[in-house]
Formats: sequence, C-alpha cells, structure tokens
Amino acid sequence: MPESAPLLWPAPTVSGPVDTTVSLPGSKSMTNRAMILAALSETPSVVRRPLRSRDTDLMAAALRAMGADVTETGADWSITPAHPTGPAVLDVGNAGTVMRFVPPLAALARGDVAFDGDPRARERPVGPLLTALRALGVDIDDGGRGALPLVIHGRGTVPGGVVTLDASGSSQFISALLLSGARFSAGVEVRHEGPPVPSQPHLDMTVEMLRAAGVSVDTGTPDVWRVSPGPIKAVEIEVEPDLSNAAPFLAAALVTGGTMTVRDWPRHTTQPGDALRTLFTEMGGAVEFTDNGLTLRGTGEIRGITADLREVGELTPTIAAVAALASTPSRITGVAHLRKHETDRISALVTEINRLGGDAEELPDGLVVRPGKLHGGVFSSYDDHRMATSGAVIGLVVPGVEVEDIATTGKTLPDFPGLWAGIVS
Ligand SMILES: O=C(O)C1=C[C@@H](OP(=O)(O)O)[C@@H](O)[C@H](O)C1
Ligand SMILES: C=C(OP(=O)(O)O)C(=O)O
Repeated sequence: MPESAPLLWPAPTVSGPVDTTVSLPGSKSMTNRAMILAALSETPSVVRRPLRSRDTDLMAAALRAMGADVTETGADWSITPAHPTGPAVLDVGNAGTVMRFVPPLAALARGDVAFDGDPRARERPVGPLLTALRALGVDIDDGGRGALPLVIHGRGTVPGGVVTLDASGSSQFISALLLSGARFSAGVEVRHEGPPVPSQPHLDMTVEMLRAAGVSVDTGTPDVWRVSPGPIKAVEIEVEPDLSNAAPFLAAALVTGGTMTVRDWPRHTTQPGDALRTLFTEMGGAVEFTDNGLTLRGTGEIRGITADLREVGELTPTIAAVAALASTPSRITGVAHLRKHETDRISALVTEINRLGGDAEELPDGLVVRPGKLHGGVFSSYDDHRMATSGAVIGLVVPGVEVEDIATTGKTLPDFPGLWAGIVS
C-alpha cells in the first residue's frame, strides 16, 4: 500500500440490537483542568482515574517540561508542583485544552516557553486569549499571527486585573484565564463582549473545579467572571467517565433498538454529555438511571431533532450521525464555532453523510439532515476523533462503512476500536 493511502477500518455492523454495559475512561476536560490546578497548587495532588490519551499525555508532558513532577501511580497521576520554569518547548498536538489552558500558566514561568502543535493547531483560534494575556501584562511573541507557533516570555509573575474579550469562538479562552487567574498578582476579572459564549457547561466545570480547590470565583454578573488572587489547594479528584465519549455508545443502542448501560454515570455533573439524556430521549431513546449507571433503551424509533447545540457543541457529530439514520428531519443550529474545532465539523459532517447517500445541508451555524437511504463507503475522519466515532455509529447499521484513520480516536479515547468490538460481539 502506498504510504499516503488512508488506513481504512471496516466499521462493524450488527444484525440485531446491541445489549451491553461499558465502562468508559475519564473525562478529558476534567483531567486537563485538574492537571493545571495541580501544577499551580502549593502542595502535591492526586488525580484519580485520569483519562490517559493523546490530549492528556500532552498536558502532562507540557507541565513536566516546565518543572512539575507527574508520576503514574497505578491508575492515578501524582503531581508535585514547582514554580513553572523555562526555557521549555511545548507540543500542544491538536488539543484545545492544552493550546488554551497552558499559556496563562506559562506566563507565570521564569523564562521562555514556546508553543507549537499539529498543522491544524496553527489554524485554531487563540488570538483573543493572547490579546487578553497581553492586556494582563504578559509578553508574547506570535510574529503578529495571533496564532501558534508562539513564545511566551515569562517573567515569573503576571500582574493580572480586568480584561474584556470576545469568547464567542471558544469558551476555552475564558476557562484558560480563570484556571490560572488566582495566581496572577491582582487575580483576574474576565468580561465577555460579543455573540454568546458557547459551551456553558464547560465554564461551569471550570468554576466548580476552581471552587473545589479553594479559589474564590464570583459569577454574579452575566458574562463576567472574577477570580480573587490566592493559593490553589491540592487537587484530590476522582475523574468522572467522559460523557461526551459516551455519546457513540448510547447512540449504538438508539440506532439498533438495543440497550446500553454506561457505568458510573454521575448523578451530578457539569459535563455537557449529561445533555444526552434529554437529546437522545427526544430522538427516540428511553433513558433511566440504574444501579450500574445510565441505561438507554432504543425503542426501534429514531426521530430527528431540532436543537440549538451551542452549549454542548462537542456532541454534534454523534447527534448528526443519529440524525442521518432518523425517520424525520433534523435541524442543528448554534454551532458555528465547530468550524474551528479539530476540523470544520459542519462541512465534514455534511460531506460524509452525503457521501454515504444521505441528505445533509450546511447552515452558517449548523446543519440540516433529512432522512435518506444510506449505503456503504468510506467515511473520512479529518483527523477528528468525533468524526471517526460518528462513522462507527452509522456503520453499525449500514453495511460496508469504512472509517478512515480510526486511530485518531486516540485524542480522547485510545481503545475505541476495542471498546466498540466489545459492544458488537
Ligand atoms: O473546556 C473544555 O474542556 C472544552 C470546551 C469546549 O470548547 P469550545 O468552547 O471551544 O467548543 C469543547 O468543545 C471542548 O471539547 C472541551
Ligand atoms: C472540540 C474538542 O476538543 P478540543 O479540546 O481540542 O477543543 C472536542 O473534543 O470535541
């Protein structure tokens, strides 16, 4: 095979309903927040059951490069913090949480910290975050690009203060500033001005985890977040299963009329994946908490959905895959920012659904998916973990789907093919 040929993964097809239980690895978003807080705390932390994947390994490597000790102890990570120190050269891969959450921490370093990543990382927005950091007193050399690659000339402290930015492109700009803000001399007050900020649950997660680490966060005014300066307590956290990565597994029950239980689904969570309980109920599933976790039963009916997914954008690829198999049309809006995710997810979803014989159309901020008669074929993943798992969902009931580069799921779910094999056997 020529080296450039795409590696194709024949997506398993089932002849009947799936009926199984899965244990899923930890949340990417919680793991990488916990790691930042642990690195900024004054005493050692333990992050239990962290996600081990490309995005979280990149986070650990970045923190180590600036002097933190991150040690594997069984299934846990023990982190001994050290004041961040340069020079360091960091690889962010294509991890939004690394390319946005680490620069404010690097600004506290003594010395230079250089950032670069995958070609796609250079196209993903960081400009508003860099402008905000400069306003807070940080010296950054980005060659005027407003994007990676860049160097932060750390001076050991960051003055901090009040800053206004437009975070409509990514909630991660705000989370990034809040996560390190308590260590800025004056703390930080972040004010958003512009179209609505996406991914509200991820902002709630940032605030909840900061408060659990003893940081005072004022969220009393809409679109304003105030973090008081002060110490960050050691992190003692058991990371919840990744509920966004639960999406394709629950979808498997929905599209095959089967049953899927995701173990240890938290009763309280800030993860956006919790919205799947409502979204998949609207699409025809019956969802209930059981002693083991959360169970979704497919009823045999797959309905389309009309939904604004701004708050839970990362669920869009899986929702669109289910929509492609539904008996009624779907209209998904509010997710223009997905054009700057791992790939332009709106364009990619429409292209791939139509390539398999579906009927999808782009909207400026989402997509319409009408019922179609799907057939087998190649489903390209665009180096996007959620595109790859969406192809697997369609392939469960459409014979002959081949997902290109299934290994890209390693960004957040390294053993996806193994877990998936477990549900179809
Ligand atoms: O803070 C986080 O952990 C995340 C926030 C969201 O980013 P955007 O607001 O850029 O969509 C989400 O899509 C991403 O997968 C994880
Ligand atoms: C958008 C995503 O990731 P990132 O953290 O790289 O932004 C995602 O996981 O869907």
